[in-house]
Amino acid sequence: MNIGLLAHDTKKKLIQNFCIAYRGILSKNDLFATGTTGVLIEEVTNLTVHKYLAGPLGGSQQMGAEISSNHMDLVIFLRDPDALKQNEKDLDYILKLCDKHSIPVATNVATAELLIKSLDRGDLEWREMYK
Ligand SMILES: O=C(CO)COP(=O)(O)O
Repeated sequence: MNIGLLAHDTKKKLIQNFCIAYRGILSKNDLFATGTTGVLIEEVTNLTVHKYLAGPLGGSQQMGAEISSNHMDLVIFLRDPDALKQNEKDLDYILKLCDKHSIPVATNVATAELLIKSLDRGDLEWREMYK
């Protein structure tokens, strides 16, 4: 399965810790991340991450394009509800695209844990039928 990963700056440490904790599951899947998030994940895990550009430089749009193409099976976007970023519209668009294409998406770590365990159980195998 293809997993999209991104996080607001204040949640970058959290996504690193999440990836450390779930390294075993994540390593069985293909990982895609916006630039900075991807570099930070690789720094603390031995996971290989396909990295787009940094979010504000177009990486969030690249991620959005992959969601639109039905390439992502699950998206984990750890958001800071108080963060105001220059590319906020692109990031909101990612959530909109996930809803449009019925892609499972987690915006906080509690839901991310549920989804990743669910993925590991095979609950998302229905996604294979839509490719
Ligand atoms: O823009 C983002 C969140 O603010 C995501 O992109 P980066 O992972 O490159 O920071």
